[in-house]
Amino acid sequence: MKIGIIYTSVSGNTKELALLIHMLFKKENIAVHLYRVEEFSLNYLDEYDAIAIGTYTWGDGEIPFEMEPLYKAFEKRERKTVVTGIFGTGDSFYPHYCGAVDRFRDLLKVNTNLAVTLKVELLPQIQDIAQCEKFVDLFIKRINSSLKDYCF
Ligand SMILES: Cc1cc2nc3c(=O)[nH]c(=O)nc-3n(C[C@H](O)[C@H](O)[C@H](O)COP(=O)(O)O)c2cc1C
Repeated sequence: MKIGIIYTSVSGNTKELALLIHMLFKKENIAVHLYRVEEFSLNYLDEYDAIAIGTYTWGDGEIPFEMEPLYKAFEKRERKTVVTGIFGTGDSFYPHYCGAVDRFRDLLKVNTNLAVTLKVELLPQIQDIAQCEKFVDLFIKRINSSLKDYCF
């Protein structure tokens, strides 16, 4: 079982969220590879059984340009067996709060086995930890149930 977190971050908010989620997986004794999107080769995407994606939102509710190749890769392939989760940070000052998370969610819901979505306002705070734990818990539960589905 290969699990990855792929994230992007400019000012550090989404990086903190990705690190927190990564740490919570470790706490559950689940090995997860953590990558900034620039470090991740899309050639290896199909090797992963489960992927969590982390993104901030840019422009008017848009996906950051560096996440577009990843978005397009999921647009091209339908992989209903891969478990996914999408998380991100945004600023509710903007009309389309965490719009990039919504856009990934809509795509992953159709083309993958989307388990969970999480939006956090700017830098994660102590009160966000419970939601992050829930993200990890639901993600792991979905992996476990998908393993049962594919074990004949
Ligand atoms: C030019 C610009 C446009 C933004 N547009 C949005 C937006 O449409 N929706 C939103 O929720 N946040 C928006 N944000 C806020 C960022 O997504 C937010 O600050 C995020 O936490 C940054 O993540 P990072 O620290 O990981 O780079 C925008 C920020 C900037 C600078």
